[in-house]
Amino acid sequence: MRIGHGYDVHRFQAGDFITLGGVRIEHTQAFVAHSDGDVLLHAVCDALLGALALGDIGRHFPDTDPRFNGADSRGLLRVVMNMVDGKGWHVINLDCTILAQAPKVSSHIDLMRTYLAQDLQVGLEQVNVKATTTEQLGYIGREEGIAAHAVVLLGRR
Ligand SMILES: Nc1ccn([C@@H]2O[C@H](COP(=O)(O)O)[C@@H](O)[C@H]2O)c(=O)n1
Ligand SMILES: C[C@@]1(CO)OP(=O)(O)OP(=O)(O)OC[C@H]1O
Repeated sequence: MRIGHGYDVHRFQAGDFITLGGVRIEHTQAFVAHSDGDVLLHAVCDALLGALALGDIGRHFPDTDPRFNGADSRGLLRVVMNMVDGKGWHVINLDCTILAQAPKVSSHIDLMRTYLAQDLQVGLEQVNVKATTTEQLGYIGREEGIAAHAVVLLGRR
């Protein structure tokens, strides 16, 4: 078995929606990013890459490459999953935490899990997504950005 951890942060700018776990969420701000800024999916990509000692998302999808300008992070995740599959591994389970003072995401979590389960080729019961505020502390508490952690366990096919 292999375990991997991923962590990502994206800063806010003026805007009217964010994409989180592949779900469009109306909000009073938007992410600063080269791609769609999906901080949760970036953390998941890094966890998968980390489990197989394949570096990180920036190594595979450089933020200087115009091909990834505005990229759908579900597409990036599927590319990473092809690497996982190609090396003979499968996902046993994924657990994630979104750190966000706002917006509230609980009503979107089921759809995030559905998308993650599809992209990781696993059942819903193998994917958990949870959220916490930081009780108004720090940059997240000041609503300057959002962070996400992901931990994944892989098994041999
Ligand atoms: N952006 C967020 C943050 C939290 N939640 C949900 O609220 C619950 C309470 O959060 P605390 O930070 O006060 O522990 C948390 O368990 C989440 O279910 C959310 O939906 N969106
Ligand atoms: C996803 C990539 C690729 O366009 O860009 P960003 O959306 O800026 O995201 P980040 O997590 O800062 O780094 C990984 C990047 O290479």
